[in-house]
Amino acid sequence: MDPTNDPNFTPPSLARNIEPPAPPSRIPNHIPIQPFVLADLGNAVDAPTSHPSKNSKIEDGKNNSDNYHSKIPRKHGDLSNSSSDEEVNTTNSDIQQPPSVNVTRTNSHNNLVLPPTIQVRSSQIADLEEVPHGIQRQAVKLEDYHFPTHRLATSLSDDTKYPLVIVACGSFSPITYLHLRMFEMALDAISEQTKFEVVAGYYSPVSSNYKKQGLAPARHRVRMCELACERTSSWLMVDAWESLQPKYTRTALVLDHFNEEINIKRGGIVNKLTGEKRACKIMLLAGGDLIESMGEPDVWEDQDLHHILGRYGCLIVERTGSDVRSFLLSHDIMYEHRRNVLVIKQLIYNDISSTKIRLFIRRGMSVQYLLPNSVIRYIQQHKLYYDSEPVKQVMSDKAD
Ligand SMILES: Nc1ncnc2c1ncn2[C@@H]1O[C@H](COP(=O)(O)OP(=O)(O)OP(=O)(O)O)[C@@H](O)[C@H]1O
Ligand SMILES: NC(=O)c1ccc[n+]([C@@H]2O[C@H](COP(=O)(O)O)[C@@H](O)[C@H]2O)c1
Repeated sequence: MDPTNDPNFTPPSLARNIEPPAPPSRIPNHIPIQPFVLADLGNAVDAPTSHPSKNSKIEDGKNNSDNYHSKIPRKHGDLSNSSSDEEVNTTNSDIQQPPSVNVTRTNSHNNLVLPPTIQVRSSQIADLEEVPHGIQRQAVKLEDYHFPTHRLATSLSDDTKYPLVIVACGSFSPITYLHLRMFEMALDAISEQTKFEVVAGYYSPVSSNYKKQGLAPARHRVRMCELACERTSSWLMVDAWESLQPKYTRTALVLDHFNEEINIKRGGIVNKLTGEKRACKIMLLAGGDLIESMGEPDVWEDQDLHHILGRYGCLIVERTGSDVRSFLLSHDIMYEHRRNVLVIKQLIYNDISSTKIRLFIRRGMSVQYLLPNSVIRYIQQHKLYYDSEPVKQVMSDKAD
């Protein structure tokens, strides 16, 4: 018989002849705890630098993080001028228009997809791909360019928090589900570990002047990012400014552009309680490999790294094969700005690579479930990446 089933059984820890554990008062409490710098980020991530305009002054001393609040940047209904059937800046004639159908995005998603009892965030309804709403278009010429704000929250939903915009710079050739997941991982990390509220997320595809193998023309990469954002997310946007520049633009300057558009031109994000505008923190979202490139000679200028990490900040998604935390400890500039860097652990590893996607396409292999269907269709229609070899028919020929 199992002795623990005996009604007179005494657990070993309560047996009289065993010395009881030391009472709490005997635990020395004066030994300083050495915090692990990267694990200690939480609320310590630097607040944004204050905006020059008077009314965007940052208020201090508010209870900033104790109350849990929704991680959803905002409800669909709160989106200002959300993308609709109206297409804007449609000067690129070789890009097909989605059919115009009268669907109210906001409610159609919730009503059609979600029974009211299911607690799923409205921003995370993944299967928007077949909803034939229009796609918010970016200009294809610099002179027609407007900064996209259709999903930028106009105010904070939690006034105790500080606004944050996440910017991902990269090739996105093509954009994949990993690139989309990076933002969701960042959103979770920011909501759970910091005093910030994410008010928008932007992709900034690099221009065609960036000499990297496998780079499709910028207008295609921007368009694929737009399809991915508008068809699979309710809060992500694409900014074509960097891609439209006549020359390659360093990442530090790209972040300056976001700062100018959001904080200087628009004065930040409104605090509903006071009516004041708060300066919005802007952070670069990057994978571990990109961060490690910061340690390679002649890739990044030191002054740019100070600018990016000191003035803005970085959200780093760990990547298989890169030891980000050790790298941060070893890199002087990174270490100096460690309080402005948040490392995001991938709890479900995703290592989808654009390079492999391009290879699969060249070899006629399926890429389905690695990137959004609308992006696969776009690649097929524009015969991208497969160097005259036919792409395996993974999707119907139906145009977007
Ligand atoms: N598997 C991954 N894990 C974490 N971050 C990633 C991963 N793949 C890409 N990223 C990040 O996504 C961003 C955009 O990546 P980018 O398109 O420039 O390169 P890539 O995805 O590695 O594509 P390529 O294969 O063409 O080099 C970068 O910050 C990069 O570090
Ligand atoms: N000095 C710089 O500003 C610098 C250097 C290397 C990469 N980057 C940026 O990083 C992103 C990804 O680059 P890779 O695809 O080469 O990893 C791109 O947006 C690129 O512009 C910037």
